[in-house]
Amino acid sequence: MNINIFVHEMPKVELHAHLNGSLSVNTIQELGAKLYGSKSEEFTHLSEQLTNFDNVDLGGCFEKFDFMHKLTSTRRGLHLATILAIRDFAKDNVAYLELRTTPKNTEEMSKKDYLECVLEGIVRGKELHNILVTLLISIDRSQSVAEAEETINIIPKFRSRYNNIIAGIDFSGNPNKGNFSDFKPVLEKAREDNLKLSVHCAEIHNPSEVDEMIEFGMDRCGHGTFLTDQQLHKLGKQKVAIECCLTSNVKCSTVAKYSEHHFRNIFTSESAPVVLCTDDCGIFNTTLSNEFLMAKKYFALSKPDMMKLSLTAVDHAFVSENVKRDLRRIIERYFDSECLRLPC
Ligand SMILES: CNc1ncnc2c1ncn2[C@@H]1O[C@H](COP(=O)(O)O)[C@@H](O)[C@H]1O
Ligand SMILES: [Zn+2]
Repeated sequence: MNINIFVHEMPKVELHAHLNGSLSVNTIQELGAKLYGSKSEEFTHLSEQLTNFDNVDLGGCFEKFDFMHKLTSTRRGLHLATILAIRDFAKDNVAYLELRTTPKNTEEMSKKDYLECVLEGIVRGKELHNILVTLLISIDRSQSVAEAEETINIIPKFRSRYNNIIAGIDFSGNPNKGNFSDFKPVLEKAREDNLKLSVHCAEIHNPSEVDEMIEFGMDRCGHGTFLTDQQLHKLGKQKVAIECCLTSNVKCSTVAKYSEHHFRNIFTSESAPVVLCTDDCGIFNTTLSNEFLMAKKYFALSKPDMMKLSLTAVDHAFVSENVKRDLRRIIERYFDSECLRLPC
């Protein structure tokens, strides 16, 4: 079987996907057509700008979310975007998706309305596309601590009704803005509420902040690009999985090229658990299948390696042991002995 088809059909687990970064250009245009009527020239031009990464650095990447945030500033736009993003992951044979998004006050919605709209979109997206989906609620480090507190304080209202969907907290946002230490009290409160925590950590070079994040503790590490060997060793001992986003890092220029990505060192040295993720598959014009194909191309992944990566993602998913057991079964059935014998 052609490796592209094999990887596309492979049941996958996505642990790091931001909602407003995860709509492909085609899906954005589909959403735009639904929201604004037939595809206007101006809208089509704007959506094509999203994936234009000529000389874009990390800061430039964050400007691209502004366009998406306008699209999802209404209940209808946000609800549709949530369902369409879930559909796109299901079309890529993602069996389990941990979606993350930053509740926002917009003209039409409070943070509470935003969160409820996304949760309802996830319920509908799961039904329509036969995929398991949970939600990490994002704290944006470029906003105020008061904003973060407001977000954490609305979560309890939804825990019972959406208990099997709300899985944890994501600490993200432009790493050149805000200070992790300011957010520790609010993240501590979330931890006391038994919410798991994925931290965008070492996305840029900031060793003292990374030490503080490791000291504070996290359940998973997003990116881990500038982890020192010592910091990586510490996370490995704590069994914290590193969420590697190959294309995201290369397109944001935090990693010069695929072949130099830190994924290779972590995967081959087994210094810490590692998983492949997309981050913002719409903005970076990729899919989780493509991330596996890039890893195969640049790091000579075998089929057993791909199976190992998928099972590691299951191990570090923020779900119950029962769900993990079912996901492992789906993956192991796909990688049956016959297929493992065939070369990639
Ligand atoms: C590229 N690397 C990254 N590093 C850090 N934070 C990122 C990110 N990519 C996305 N986000 C975070 O996710 C938000 C968009 O999705 P939501 O509006 O929450 O659905 C961005 O505003 C940013 O806060
Ligand atoms: Zn991210």
